[in-house]
Amino acid sequence: MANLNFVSFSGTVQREIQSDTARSASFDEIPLISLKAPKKELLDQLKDACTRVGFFYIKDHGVPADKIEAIFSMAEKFFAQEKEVKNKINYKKSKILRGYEPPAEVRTDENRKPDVNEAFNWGYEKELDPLCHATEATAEWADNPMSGPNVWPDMPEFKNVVSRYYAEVLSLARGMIQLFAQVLGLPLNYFDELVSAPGAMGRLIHYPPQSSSDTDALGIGAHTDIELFTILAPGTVPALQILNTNGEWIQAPPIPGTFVVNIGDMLARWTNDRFVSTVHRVWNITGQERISVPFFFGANYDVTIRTIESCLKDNETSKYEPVLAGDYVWKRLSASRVDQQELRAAA
Ligand SMILES: O=C(O)CCC(=O)C(=O)O
Ligand SMILES: [Fe+2]
Repeated sequence: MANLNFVSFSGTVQREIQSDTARSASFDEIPLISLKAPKKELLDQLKDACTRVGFFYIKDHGVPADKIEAIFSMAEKFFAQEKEVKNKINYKKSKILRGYEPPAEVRTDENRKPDVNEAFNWGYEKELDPLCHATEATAEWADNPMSGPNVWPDMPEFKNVVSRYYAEVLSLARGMIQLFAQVLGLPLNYFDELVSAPGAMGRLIHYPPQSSSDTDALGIGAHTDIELFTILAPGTVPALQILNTNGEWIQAPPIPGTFVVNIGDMLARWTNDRFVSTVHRVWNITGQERISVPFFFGANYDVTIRTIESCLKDNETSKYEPVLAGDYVWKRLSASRVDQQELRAAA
């Protein structure tokens, strides 16, 4: 037994873990759900996955394979460039963490060195949202610390390829949240207005191979995700691990044709922990380069996340204070950057 410390929305959390190595998972530990399953079956499976595990695979998700392949090959090209070229759009030049993040900028696991991955970060802009164009929906979150423009590398087609993928997962996420509303016994459209111009960030992440004896730093240290939920295109290289309720690390290898979906802290908070936000990490000891593309879906930044009334059973009280989505995301994200350690205590 050993202790693991990580930062969550309740501050630094300590968990007992049985061993630092991961075992393979049995089938029901991380469910695989077809979005084309009959409605009742689908909602039952999602309910089980969201309330018991917090992680599941989805298939029949409707995102075309060519758009997924295109973003992975663009990511490969981006990361293959010289450091100096990538650093032209270093994220520190953006007030809202958009752009290129070199290795060792983020510390997720308190007990280890900063994460070894490098990444490209982008976020929501109306221009990238087909629905927003169609309905001319507006959301004024200009005052919010997380709103602002993206920065793009000077690479042909990069912005187009990334935007096309983003538009697909954005509409998948809006469909998923309607399913989650129904799982929670709410009207299908309960969240729609609250995600009309959502805090929805994408990342391209590159994990260099690491030796299994080098445990000082991981690809991404143990953490929970910040937003409502994450839709992850995990690429082809297995390295993602999930901490189960017994304190065992279990492997979540890629399954062709699927995305990995996991509940994040914002949705756990909104549902008073009926939906669970599960600790996970990435440790790439395969000997191969790994690329993954997570998409983090959150509420509009001007939405107040206050426990959904129907998630409180008789006499149950809310565990969490209301928070403004944008402020909360900003605090959590900036606190994880290694040069902003003083913010950690406040996160
Ligand atoms: O790369 C992965 O498989 C997971 C990435 C992740 O956990 C994150 O970016 O929050
Ligand atoms: Fe994560």
